[in-house]
Amino acid sequence: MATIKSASFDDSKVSVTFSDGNTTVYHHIWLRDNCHCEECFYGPTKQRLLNTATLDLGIKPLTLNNDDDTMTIKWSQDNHKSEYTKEWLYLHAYYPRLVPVDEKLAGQKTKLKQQLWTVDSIKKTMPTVDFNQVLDSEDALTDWILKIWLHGFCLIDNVPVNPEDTQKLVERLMYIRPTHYGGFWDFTSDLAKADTAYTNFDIAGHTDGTYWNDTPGLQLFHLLAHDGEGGTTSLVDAFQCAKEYKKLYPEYFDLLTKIPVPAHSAGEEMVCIQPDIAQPIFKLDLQGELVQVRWNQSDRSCMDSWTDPELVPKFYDAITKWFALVTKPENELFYQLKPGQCLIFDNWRCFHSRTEFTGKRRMCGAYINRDDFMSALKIRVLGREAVLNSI
Ligand SMILES: C[N+](C)(C)CCCC[C@H](N)C(=O)O
Ligand SMILES: O=C(O)CCC(=O)C(=O)O
Repeated sequence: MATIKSASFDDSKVSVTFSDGNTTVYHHIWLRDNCHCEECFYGPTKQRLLNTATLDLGIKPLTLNNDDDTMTIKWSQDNHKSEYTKEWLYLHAYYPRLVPVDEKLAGQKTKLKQQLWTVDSIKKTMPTVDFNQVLDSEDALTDWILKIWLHGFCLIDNVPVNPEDTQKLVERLMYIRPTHYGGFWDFTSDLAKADTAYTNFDIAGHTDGTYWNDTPGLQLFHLLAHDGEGGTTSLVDAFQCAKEYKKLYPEYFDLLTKIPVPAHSAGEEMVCIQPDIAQPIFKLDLQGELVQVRWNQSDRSCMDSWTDPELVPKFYDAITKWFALVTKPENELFYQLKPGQCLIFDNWRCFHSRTEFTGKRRMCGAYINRDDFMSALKIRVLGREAVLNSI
């Protein structure tokens, strides 16, 4: 770890040079805002106590000292004293950054790099864990969480064939997200809820909840019983497909990151869920990285709001090409669920489907929030210390 070689200040900024030769600057007001003394920051809850609005915008150091490890500033306002460690200064440097954004978690974020798959690459080694191990061991739980993240899905073997143990399995991972379908669902083709999931129809590959502002992060299924034919599941790594799509049709990829696609859930008499802001099919972060694919043709609403109506035929061409790609045999993995084996998947990344079926079929399962899952993933895989350092 580089140490602090020197530190100085002018009217608006502090400049720090580290022993590795890097120099970076920090605005006075920014440094003061990030003071972690007991008066400004409550350690037990990791929350700011300081009311930033009370700071003098022209605040500057009265004195500034440093040794190899720490920089100490006495401020012009209230003679307040702040200390900054070399680790903290280096990690949070922004002008310029010294640590790339995605390595901010103490360089560990590479451990979380998703492993995209095609049918060929995944079918040999389907990510799988064991129910009893996951319930009994913290390491097995961490392994399960990481597998879900890396591959976008995971199978769980040896699950007792009943809803109670299935619910226990979900809750071992995280509390369940209640929705208008209920909390833990136990469903069949009786239209108990007015959605095609509660029929025996074929349902093409999709992500659930395109009509929520906050799409459920994970979905777990357990096929408890089926005495007929059909009802096969498929999975698609939509991130892998998006990567290929971007290569094949860069303009269409761009288009589908921009065109908002409205959606609804409106089957129930007293329900009409629609997002406040319609979202595009490919949702990017501010660095342009794909964070979510939202895709459900059945739940798409009428698209009658176009900034440029000339985009209409392009949109249809773009989604037709996308559909062709995600249903290619090398991308769509058909898999027969069976009692005793659960499937959990990342609903921001993987599509699931179900073929038409005959007979009586009983499924149970639940949703988990994305934020809660990401929290568990980071804490368990990267460790609390690295995660806290990054905030
Ligand atoms: C999972 N569960 C059976 C409760 C509901 C399924 C809802 C499927 C829906 N058309 C959507 O995309 O959200
Ligand atoms: O019945 C199934 O296998 C899955 C139904 C479905 O696609 C869903 O619930 O989202």
